[in-house]
Amino acid sequence: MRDPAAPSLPAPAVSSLADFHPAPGTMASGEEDGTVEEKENNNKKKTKSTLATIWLTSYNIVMTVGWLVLALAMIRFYVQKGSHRGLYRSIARTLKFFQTFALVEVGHCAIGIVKTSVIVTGVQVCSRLFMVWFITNGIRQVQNEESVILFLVVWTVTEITRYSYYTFSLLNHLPYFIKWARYNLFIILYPLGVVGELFTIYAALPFVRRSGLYSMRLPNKYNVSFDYYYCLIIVMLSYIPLFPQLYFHMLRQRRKVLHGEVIVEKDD
Ligand SMILES: CCCCCCCCCCCCC/C=C/C(=O)SCCNC(=O)CCNC(=O)[C@H](O)C(C)(C)COP(=O)(O)OP(=O)(O)OC[C@H]1O[C@@H](n2cnc3c(N)ncnc32)[C@H](O)[C@@H]1OP(=O)(O)O
Repeated sequence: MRDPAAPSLPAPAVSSLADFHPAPGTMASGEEDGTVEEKENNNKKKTKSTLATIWLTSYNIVMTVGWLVLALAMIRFYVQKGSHRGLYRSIARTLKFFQTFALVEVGHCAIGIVKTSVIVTGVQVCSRLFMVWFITNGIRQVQNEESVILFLVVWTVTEITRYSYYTFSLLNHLPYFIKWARYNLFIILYPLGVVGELFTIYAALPFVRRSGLYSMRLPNKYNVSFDYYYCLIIVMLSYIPLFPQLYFHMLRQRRKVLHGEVIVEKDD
C-alpha cells in the first residue's frame, strides 16, 4: 500500500492480507526458537489478524457495492425524470442504511484493527449521520434543495473511491489511479461537501424556527428547554474549527502515502 521507498512508519494493525501470511522461511527467528507458550500466542495473534483482514475486506467490498448502487440509482433517477426533485426520497433508504452502517468504522478504530484516530473518524461519521437523520430525513422541506444533491454526489464519489482503495489495498492489488484518486479528489470534494452540507442546514433554519421541530419549550414536566434552531446554528459554527482538522489530516495522509513523508501524528 505504501511506496516501498518511503521511510518506515509504525505499521497499521492491518495493512494487507500479505501481512499475515509470511512467505516460507521468512518467519522471525524468535518465532522459530520460541517456547510453546510464545508460539501459541503468535498463532492466536495471527488468527486474530487474519479474521480482522477478512472482516475489513468484506466490509469494504459491501460498502463499495452499496455506494455504487447509490450512484447508479441517482444516475437512473436523473436520466428518467430529468430533474433532481424527488431524487433524495428515491434513494433515502439505501443512503440511511449504508451511512449508518459506517458507524462500524468508529469501532474499527476503537478496537485497533485500523490505525486511525477514533476522534477523526467519529467526527466524520457523526457529522454525516447528523446530516442524514436530523436534517434531510427529519426535514422534508429541504429534501429537494440543490445543496442536498451536491453533498450526495460528493459523498458518493468519495466513498466509492475510499472503500475501493481500502479493498484493493487489503488484497495487495491497488491500481495507481485509485490511490491517486483517494489522495487527490478530496482536495476539491471535501470543501464542496461542506458547502452542500452548510447550505442544506441553512435552508432548514426557517422550517425549524417555524415548526419548533425537535425543540422543547418551557414550561414542561422535565423543566428543560432545548431549541433545535440554535443547535443548528452551533453545528454550523462548529464546522469552522472541525473541518480544517479533518482537511489537514487528509493532507498529511496524502503527503505520507503519495510522497512517503514521515508524519508523527498526535495520539487521541
Ligand atoms: C452530533 C453532530 C455533530 C456535528 C459536527 C459537525 C462538524 C463537522 C465538521 C466537518 C464536517 C465535514 C463534512 C464533510 C463531509 C464529507 O465527507 S465531504 C466528501 C469528501 N470527504 C472526504 O474526502 C473524506 C472522507 N473521509 C475520510 O477519508 C475518513 O473518514 C477520515 C477519517 C477523515 C480519514 O481517514 P483515515 O482512515 O485517517 O485515512 P486513510 O488514509 O484513509 O487511512 C489511514 C489508515 O487506516 C487504514 N484504514 C482506514 N479505514 C480502513 C478500512 N475501512 N479498511 C481498511 N483499512 C482502513 C488505511 O488503509 C490507512 O492505512 P495505511 O495506508 O497503512 O496507513
